[in-house]
Parts: sequence; structure tokens; C-alpha cells
Amino acid sequence: MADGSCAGFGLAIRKLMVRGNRGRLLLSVPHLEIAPGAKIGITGPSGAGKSTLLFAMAGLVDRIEGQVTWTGVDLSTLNSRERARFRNRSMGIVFQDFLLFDELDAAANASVIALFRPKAERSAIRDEGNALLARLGINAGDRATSSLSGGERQRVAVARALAGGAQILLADEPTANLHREAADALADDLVAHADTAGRTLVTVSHDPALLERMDRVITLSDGQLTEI
Ligand SMILES: Nc1ncnc2c1ncn2[C@@H]1O[C@H](COP(=O)(O)OP(=O)(O)OP(=O)(O)O)[C@@H](O)[C@H]1O
Repeated sequence: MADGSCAGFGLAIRKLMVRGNRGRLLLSVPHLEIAPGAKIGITGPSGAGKSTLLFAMAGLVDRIEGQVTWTGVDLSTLNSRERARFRNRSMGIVFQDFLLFDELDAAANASVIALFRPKAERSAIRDEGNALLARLGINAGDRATSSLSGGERQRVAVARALAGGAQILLADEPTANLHREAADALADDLVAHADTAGRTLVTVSHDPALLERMDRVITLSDGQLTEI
């Protein structure tokens, strides 16, 4: 496995606030700790701020108040380029709307992180991306991404997040487009990856079968953390 990152990221959030238009408070998380290697679910009603919290954890929200600190890395002290570098090295992210590159085939999407890693790691990441696609049931990696179904796109997005051995896995509704059997297989794969090498997994989900595989489930309601 190509693994260009150090092991064991935990997360500490302090007094995090994210505001939208005209200063409207979208999210307030006074205090949240996630241990290195923990598997955490985030759930709550639509519009509660789950994706916003995941984006803040990924350093994808430009203006936050407070601190989001992965072991040794305080995202609030980094500029956007430095945050991107940290993401490329240490995070695998499954976005709710996948954000695949339609110009690339499924295999190239699954291993796209190779472009940001040293040359010596690239072919191992490509092999890993292909193996992940096969395991997730996408058998022809050279299929045009635009020809994939929603469920297939979702599985390519998960393969992309897992290929390259990122120590932090962030996933937004990773089983939402899958039928039960495929959702369970994917949940097993995510958990197995998280359990390898002490990876930390944070997943937004409404899927009880995925949430019950987590160590802990956080509920967000109206932008507020109501339960830990
Ligand atoms: N870029 C943005 N600018 C302004 N408001 C936003 C932005 N993105 C999200 N919001 C608002 O922030 C709030 C939280 O949205 P978010 O997408 O985080 O919720 P969610 O819990 O993930 O919802 P869902 O389950 O429907 O995906 C909503 O009121 C939404 O309208």
C-alpha cells in the first residue's frame, strides 16, 4: 500500500463557528474530540450542518471562527494552499455529489491522488485504485465516468478516497445511492480500511447500518451539536 503520511490523526475542535450570508450562523461546535483511529458517524436532519462540519474538518471552509486541529496541524493557521497540501497527503474525501472528473475514466478517477504524490508511489496507487474498483464491483476501470450510474459513481468516489492510504477518511453519505447489499459491502470496506493502520473515519450518514458500525455517533440539529 502506498502510504505517504504519518499514522494516527486525532481531531480537536474548539469554539468552531461557520457563518453564511449576512453572518447567519450555520454551525456551532463548541468542543469536539475525536481520538486517532476512531470511527465517528455524524447524523441529523437535512440542513442541520452535517456537510458543513465535514467541510470544516477538511479545511474546505475558507472562513471559520475557532480551531480545527488534526494531531499537530491547526487548520486555522494554514492558508488555502497549505490546507490543500495537507488534504492531498493525509485525507481521503467522499463528497456527497462525488465531484468526479468526467474527462477521466473510472480507473483514472480512482487513482487521481497519484498525481499529487511522489513518482515512486504512483504505480502502487494506480494498482490499489484498480483493486478497490474491482472489489467494489466496478469491473471495467476504463469505462467513461459519464456513463456510470449514480451508485457506480459513488463507488468510484469511495475508491478514490481510499486509494493512497490517507490516514483521515471523511465521507458524506457514502452509501446513499446504493441498494442494501452494495451499501453493506461498501460499509464493510470503509470500516476495514479505517481499522487498517489506525485510520480515522468520520462519515455523515442517515444509514443505520453504516452508523451502527461506528464507535460513536454525533447528532447535529439546526447547526448545533446536541449529543456526543
Ligand atoms: N455555501 C453556502 N452558503 C450559504 N449557506 C450554506 C452554504 N452551504 C450550506 N449552507 C446552509 O448551511 C446549512 C447547513 O447545510 P449543510 O449542507 O451543511 O446541511 P446537511 O445537514 O449536510 O444537509 P443534508 O442532509 O440535506 O445534506 C443549511 O441551512 C444550508 O442552506
